[in-house]
Amino acid sequence: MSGGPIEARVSRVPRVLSIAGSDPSGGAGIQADLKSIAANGGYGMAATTALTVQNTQGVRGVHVPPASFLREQLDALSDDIAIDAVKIGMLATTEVVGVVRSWLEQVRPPLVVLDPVMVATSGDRLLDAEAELALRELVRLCDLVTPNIPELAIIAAEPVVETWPEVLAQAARVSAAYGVRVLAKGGHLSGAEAPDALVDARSGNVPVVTEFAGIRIDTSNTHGTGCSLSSALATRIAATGEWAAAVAESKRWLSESIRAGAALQVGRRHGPINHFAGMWQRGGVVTAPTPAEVREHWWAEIASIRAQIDGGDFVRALGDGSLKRGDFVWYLAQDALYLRDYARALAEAARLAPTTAEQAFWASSAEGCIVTELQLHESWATEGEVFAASPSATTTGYLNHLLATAARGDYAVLAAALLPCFWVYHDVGSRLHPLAHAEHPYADWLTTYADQAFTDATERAITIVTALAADATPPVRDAMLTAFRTSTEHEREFFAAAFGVAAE
Ligand SMILES: Nc1ncnc2c1ncn2[C@@H]1O[C@H](COP(=O)(O)OP(=O)(O)O)[C@@H](O)[C@H]1O
Ligand SMILES: Cc1ncc(COP(=O)(O)O)c(N)n1
Repeated sequence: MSGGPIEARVSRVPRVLSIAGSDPSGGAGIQADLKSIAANGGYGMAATTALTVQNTQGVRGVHVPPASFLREQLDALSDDIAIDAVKIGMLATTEVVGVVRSWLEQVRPPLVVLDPVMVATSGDRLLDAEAELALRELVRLCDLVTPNIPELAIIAAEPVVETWPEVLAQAARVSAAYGVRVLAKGGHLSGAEAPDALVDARSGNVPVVTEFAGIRIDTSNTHGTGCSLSSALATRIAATGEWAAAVAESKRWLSESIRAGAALQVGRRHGPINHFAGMWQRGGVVTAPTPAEVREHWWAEIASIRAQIDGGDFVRALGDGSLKRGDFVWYLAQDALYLRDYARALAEAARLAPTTAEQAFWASSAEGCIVTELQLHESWATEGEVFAASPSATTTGYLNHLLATAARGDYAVLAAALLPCFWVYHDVGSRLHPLAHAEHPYADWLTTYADQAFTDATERAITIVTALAADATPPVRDAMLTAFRTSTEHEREFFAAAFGVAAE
């Protein structure tokens, strides 16, 4: 109201209060306002001036609760919440206008937009005739007033005009007389156009007129357009302080919402607009998990495979030391063969990574595989020629899965496929490690996978992959989980294949 510090406002979610009537059919009034505020990026609140009995065909009744009750609602809000913008709609009676007026004078919200609702689209009165004078005085306290053509004439105390140039001239007179910006609306014109214009003649000089062209949409879904537009404006102006841009964006949003209204199939006469049509089309209604939720979900998804790994002969015998040395050496040989190509898949993840931090992680993991792990295995290679072995069918199967995933070139899916080799291995290692003791034949090996560096690398891999999954589209997230589960199955087979290969 007061031309407060709106221009200086930084972009954040504006807290926008609608002071308006209730339309139980959801197309106009506070119901439309709350939808509009949300659709345009604000946090909506609503203090109800009046309850209407209404559908798309008309208003059957109006109940106005005591004006003191409205005042209590308004005080409860301003006592607690910093309000960035107020949108005012249906006020019903002189008494209600008076309450809103005194509250505005006391609280002085930084932005006040008044939609001077007088008559509904259906033709029903929503403001007592004798309240018009009080409403006109309220206009002076506002930053922006958004009258339709008949409402503009009443505020101007002039006859209703019929052409767009006359509308602009009348809006300029209102702007100068009341010291308020006027959004002149052309919805009630006849013809193919539905223009609007921001008219500012507050300085008393030549009015500044910014026009916003619009094509008239052939539809009967115009119930609540005025409510919706004024709420969108309050929200967008509060967010940016850029008046012309806010009007342009609000009008574009309104047009797409009007266009999508008919498809809602609400009511038989003046149906509502679809406030969320654009959002639903561009953003959908699908939810996304957090990385922590992905982590929990994926780990649970492979629970039965993990149980099969833990309960398998190989891991059990490795843990209790009863594993035949030949089996173990065969396993190490296959693991060495595996790691050479696993390192190539890691290198491909490094190539695809979008950030240098992730690139470095995958690249150093690749190096770690080649250097550290091969060294470990070579230290076990006293059995010599087994390390010249060729990959088993199981090893080849796992590697084909990884290299095919790498070749498809989707970074997120590849990262998911690479993860079980960290996560499952670390998990198994953390249970095997405590079983190591001085006489354990595989003590060296058991300690390797529980060391801190591998723990850190595993956490980092989980962090990267779960963040990618949280950000992914649902189909990519599904593909990631499939790749992750498939790799886990290959881990199980890899262990299983090594049991009982050695000659007695
Ligand atoms: N059929 C339509 N096609 C496109 N825009 C429309 C249509 N009807 C109304 N509008 C737009 O809706 C907003 C409100 O319109 P208007 O009918 O003038 O006010 P009110 O709803 O207060 O009577 C304006 O931006 C106007 O241009
Ligand atoms: C509670 C309430 N407030 C306002 C309107 C005006 O809406 P319209 O945009 O259809 O003129 C309405 N019909 N009902």
